[in-house]
Amino acid sequence: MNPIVVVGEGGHSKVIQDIIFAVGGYQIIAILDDKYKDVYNRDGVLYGPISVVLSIINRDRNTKLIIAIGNNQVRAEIVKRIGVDNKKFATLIHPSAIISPSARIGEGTVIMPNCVVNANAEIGKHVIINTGAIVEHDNRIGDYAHISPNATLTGNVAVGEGTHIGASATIIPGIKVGKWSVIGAGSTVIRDIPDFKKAVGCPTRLLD
Ligand SMILES: CC(=O)SCCNC(=O)CCNC(=O)[C@H](O)C(C)(C)COP(=O)(O)OP(=O)(O)OC[C@H]1O[C@@H](n2cnc3c(N)ncnc32)[C@H](O)[C@@H]1OP(=O)(O)O
Repeated sequence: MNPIVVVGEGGHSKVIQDIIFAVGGYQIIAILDDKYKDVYNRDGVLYGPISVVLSIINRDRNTKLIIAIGNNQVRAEIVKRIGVDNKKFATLIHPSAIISPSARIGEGTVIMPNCVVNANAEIGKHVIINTGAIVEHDNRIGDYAHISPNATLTGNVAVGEGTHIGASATIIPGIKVGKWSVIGAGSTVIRDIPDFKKAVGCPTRLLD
């Protein structure tokens, strides 16, 4: 069993822990969250603040790490704060997901149950592909993005770093969504979306 440390203990973390169990081959040795002030051991698992992460992962060079925090900005900040090599991060793919052999998926990324990632898709680091999302052929998904449950990214879509695609949103082929933008739940994107924007509706309109 490979040791793994889970950072974050909110709702998203519960789902990640289920995925770790479903994937198999990992043993959760620590769950770290800044709601804890001190480190304590419960049933063989360490609980404590994120500041102790290096002391735990440095005990065994096989130890992997996953940032189980749904907020893209916070996830990115914590990855930078911890500052370890990306190779230390696990890539977690639920066994029910269907992943093309030609897809490329970065470290720290989680692919949840019933997702499909098709041919030549490239998914960055610390990305969340949430339950039942479809990432079609030739997509490019930037680091720290979140593709919410049931979203459909058709062929040749590009999603920038840190962008959040809301639940059940649809993006038509060839569209580019910029970085650190948000697409509302249930929206349909038919035109490119700039960086740092919110867009909602069918078809989308920009907020602000
Ligand atoms: C497992 C999980 O839970 S994964 C998490 C998945 N989460 C999601 O999918 C959430 C996605 N978030 C949303 O859809 C949010 O509504 C956001 C981020 C797009 C907008 O949030 P806010 O900035 O708070 O916008 P606010 O609620 O003030 O609405 C602003 C306007 O946009 C409209 N609007 C907001 N969201 C949507 C939407 N999804 N579709 C259509 N219109 C919308 C509002 O009706 C309002 O319109 P008005 O100005 O004409 O009255």
